Amino acid sequence: MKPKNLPREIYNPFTNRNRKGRFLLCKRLKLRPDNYLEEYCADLEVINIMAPIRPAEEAERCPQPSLSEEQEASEYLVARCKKIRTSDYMLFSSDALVHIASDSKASEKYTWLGERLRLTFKMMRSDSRLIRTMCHSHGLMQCSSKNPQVNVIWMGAPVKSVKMRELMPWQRLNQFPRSTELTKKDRLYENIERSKSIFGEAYDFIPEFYVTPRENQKMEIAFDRVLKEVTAAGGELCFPGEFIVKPTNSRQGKGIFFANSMADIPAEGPLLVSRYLKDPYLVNNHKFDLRIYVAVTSFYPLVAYVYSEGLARLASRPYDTSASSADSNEYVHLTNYSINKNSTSFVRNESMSSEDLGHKWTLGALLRYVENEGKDAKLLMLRIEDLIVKSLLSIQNSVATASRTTLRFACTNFELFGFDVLVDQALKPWLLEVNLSPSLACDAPLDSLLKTRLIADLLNLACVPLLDKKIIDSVTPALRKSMNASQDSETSDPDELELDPKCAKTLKRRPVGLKRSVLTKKIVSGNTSLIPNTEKKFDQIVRKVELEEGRRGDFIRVFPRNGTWGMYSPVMEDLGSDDFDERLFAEVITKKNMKNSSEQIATSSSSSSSSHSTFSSSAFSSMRIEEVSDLFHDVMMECSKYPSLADVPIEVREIISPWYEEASEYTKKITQDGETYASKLPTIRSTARLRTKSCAEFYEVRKVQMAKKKEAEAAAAKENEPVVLQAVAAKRVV
Ligand SMILES: Nc1ncnc2c1ncn2[C@@H]1O[C@H](COP(=O)(O)OP(=O)(O)OP(=O)(O)O)[C@@H](O)[C@H]1O
Repeated sequence: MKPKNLPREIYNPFTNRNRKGRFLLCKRLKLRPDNYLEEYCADLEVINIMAPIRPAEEAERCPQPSLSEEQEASEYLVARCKKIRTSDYMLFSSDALVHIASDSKASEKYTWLGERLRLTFKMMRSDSRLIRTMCHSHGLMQCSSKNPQVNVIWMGAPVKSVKMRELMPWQRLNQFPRSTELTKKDRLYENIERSKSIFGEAYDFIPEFYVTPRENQKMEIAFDRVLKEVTAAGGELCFPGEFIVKPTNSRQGKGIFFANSMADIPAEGPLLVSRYLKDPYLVNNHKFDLRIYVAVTSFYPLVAYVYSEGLARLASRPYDTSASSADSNEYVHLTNYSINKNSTSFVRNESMSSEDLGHKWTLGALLRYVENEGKDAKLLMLRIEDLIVKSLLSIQNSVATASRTTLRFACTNFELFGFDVLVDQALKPWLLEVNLSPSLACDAPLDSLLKTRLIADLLNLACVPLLDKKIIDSVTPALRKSMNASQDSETSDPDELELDPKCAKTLKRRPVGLKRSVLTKKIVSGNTSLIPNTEKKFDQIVRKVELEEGRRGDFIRVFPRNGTWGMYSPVMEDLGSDDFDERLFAEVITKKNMKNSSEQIATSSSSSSSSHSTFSSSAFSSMRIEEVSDLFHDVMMECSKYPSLADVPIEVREIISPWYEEASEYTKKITQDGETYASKLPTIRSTARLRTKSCAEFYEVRKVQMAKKKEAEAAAAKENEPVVLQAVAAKRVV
């Protein structure tokens, strides 16, 4: 948690005028103790010996800051250079983007480390400019999509599990196996519905739904029921429809329409037909939805973060459910930016001093609006966090099962999800969908500011190891051999695994900082399996979660945190005897609490009650933990009954009060009055656009293809021109 009374970190990624942020920036990118990687990979000796990065004399050669206006950021980097030996993971900062367009010496401060270690990245089925700019700004070289040996892999579409099996422990991939269970509309709804059938109303946060064509019968009954209900109440069917219909695999509002009867549903599917939420909370009489960014660094045990900055997307025309409305339905009832930007009423937010201008606001601006209306915006955010945690829990079993067979190493995967949430009149949040690769387009100043910080923080959470390519190359054969052996036979004898002689030779040269004891042990014995077993993986995850605490930037960890095990364990599926979630809670939360409060040690008598932790004695004595958990889920779902924190029963309030306090992060401003920000991402100067030969060739070919395509389009437009003109002229004559 950020220290109280300190301003939110405000700095401008495009001017490098770091206003109040220097102290916070250093804090935010806190470095770890010397032996971190050793601890982290204590069991994976092959990584252990790769920990040292950089000879001390090189730190002295590292570019020194000039005493210019950029001094503040430079000081931070000098500190970073000095400490670099103590940091084992790449530190990303949105500040780096300031220099990448100019030939400024200053950019070296950010790029030298990536270049020196020859770190690489590749992008597959994605060409996000933001990711490319961020990686190039930190000296990472872009490789062609075929290169298997890269440090960071950014995928824009689902990855095959066979590819995931090849991941090396130092690689980072922005996806978990089977996360499509969350990001395909029908699967998401079905997973949550399944959890609801097991755990009841705690999972009541998606609208009633049907998937065509397999649920056509049920849907017909639902249409009849709704018609009867409406006519019995003396009303009329809602305009534009009681149900909203979406293709299960489309996005950006494509193919959406409304339905009131079976006759409106086409035979071809699959389609997701869900109940239209006709009473949305309105902002200045406009419907809106929220885009919440969620990062997951582990699914089992679950480790989830919500970004404290997000977006509110407003419909461009006022909300109206009367059939007489002359306005186009899509601009009234759909809030997608991709649709509304085409409306003549759409107002772009080009200003940076204002977060609530036009039809795209920041999450903070929206929450401040809600607060001004006398509503409890922070409780709304706790409910949104709750639905996020439950959505992730609903697919935990699937992802954990797939991960067991797919992921050889812990900590290689992370994922960013975009949760779309609609808020109704009672301030109840409803989950509409979860996006696999949320848009990282930066076409307005707010987008650029928010998303550059988001991606820097996300990559910091991912913990990209700082390992020299030479060392990686030298140990890869041994590791591959070990991986293949374990693939051939799950029970392969680890004693048979030997380091590649070439690798051993490299190791004998002893990379700087390598502990002789480690080296000797490895070379002499050579009898440890290089693939960690489940228990070792768990230990690595525990250490990574501790590491993430110092690198999470503006992400708020929503699971695990104080009280979550007690509240959520009754609505979590049993995933076997590992009990990773409970054990992680005990390691990361209970132990910390015990350390912080010796009083708590005295009061927690049994180990089970201690794992439920943070209960105050008053709440714990009056109610059983299961009862408090039931009450908690009631509070999360029943928004009219508990509209503000003051209405929440004391037993639950005691647990959620720290979360509520932390939720003030969501309501803060991200911009600074009087400050101006770049509206677009910088163009990377050619010398900084590091690419491998094959990647450069690919981009050359693409450039030519794009130019040809443009030419063809222009030619086609020219050809059509007279026809259109003729048509217009003919119309006029008529
Ligand atoms: N059940 C619902 N009730 C009310 N409005 C809804 C409902 N479902 C969707 N909408 C509206 O329709 C819009 C598009 O829905 P949704 O986000 O599910 O589709 P999409 O095409 O996947 O959009 P994208 O992927 O671009 O976010 C939402 O932003 C929301 O305004």
